[in-house]
Amino acid sequence: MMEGNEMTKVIVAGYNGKMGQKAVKMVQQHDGFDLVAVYGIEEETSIELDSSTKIFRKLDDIDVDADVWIDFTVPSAVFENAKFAINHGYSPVIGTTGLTDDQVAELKQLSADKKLGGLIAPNFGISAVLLMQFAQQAAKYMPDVEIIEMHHDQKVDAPSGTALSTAKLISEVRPSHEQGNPAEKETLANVRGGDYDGIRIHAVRLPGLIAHEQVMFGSLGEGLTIRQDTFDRQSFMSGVAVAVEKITDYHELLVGLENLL
Ligand SMILES: NC(=O)C1=CN([C@@H]2O[C@H](COP(=O)(O)OP(=O)(O)OC[C@H]3O[C@@H](n4cnc5c(N)ncnc54)[C@H](OP(=O)(O)O)[C@@H]3O)[C@@H](O)[C@H]2O)C=CC1
Ligand SMILES: O=C(O)C1=N[C@H](C(=O)O)C[C@H](O)C1
Repeated sequence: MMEGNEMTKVIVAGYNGKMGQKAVKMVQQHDGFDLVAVYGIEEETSIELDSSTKIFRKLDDIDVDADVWIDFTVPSAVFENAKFAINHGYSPVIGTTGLTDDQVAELKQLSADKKLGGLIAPNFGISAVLLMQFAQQAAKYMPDVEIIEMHHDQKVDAPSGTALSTAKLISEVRPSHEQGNPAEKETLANVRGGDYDGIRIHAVRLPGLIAHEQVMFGSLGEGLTIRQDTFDRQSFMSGVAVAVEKITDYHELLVGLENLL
């Protein structure tokens, strides 16, 4: 745990990316944070960094004294990054999607062994956190549900981490049952979307979008649609800041921003 007035020393992994750039600015502008290092692969960068911020291009070269590791990289890198962070005593604040359930379980165990706080948040936006909670509540009473997630066309993973988390939360509470017509046949491959425990997930990718999710419930004679829209990536940064402020007070790896709100 950190002492009262100390600055929180932060590393941003994926600092050149769309989210990484926002995270760098947020850390630089926050009175209580000190950006001690950034990590990214690309040599070319237009990001303005103080001379005191070290730049790393290889994971194993990172050797700075830091408290928190913010990760907005890629699904293929995040597991190794998270293990590296925990093994070096950096509390991970992970926004990168794509960790499997097994990987999350391994990271939880590692954090518990090291008694180190950390957070994996599929979405740092309050509208998405609320959407997931409302959707879980609604599914108790309206168990027939489909999820449509819509993102910018540069996104590498589908479904989105938020959509997958929404489906997991819903499947925790809804009575297990067949949804739709058991005799249904797809005449165009995958047209009914992905299937998570009977919940269909549809992923839309289009230029102009940022991040949006719609959860549609249907029952006899009525329907309910819950929707959230991310119009600006800046909206994720208050959640990231709260996580960086609070996570060093914890001694385990948490999943979901709601645990810190
Ligand atoms: N939890 C949340 O609230 C949110 C989560 N996300 C998630 O965050 C992640 C990043 O999204 P976004 O910023 O849009 O993606 P970008 O593609 O814009 O950025 C990803 C960055 O990752 C870096 N990178 C690539 N490979 C590696 C590696 N092996 N090690 C370290 N860094 C690497 C790249 O660095 P370089 O340019 O130097 O090669 C790139 O700048 C995604 O998984 C996305 O789903 C996004 C928004 C919100
Ligand atoms: O890639 C993105 O942009 C986003 N990724 C996260 C996800 O996969 O859920 C969070 C948000 O949807 C934006």
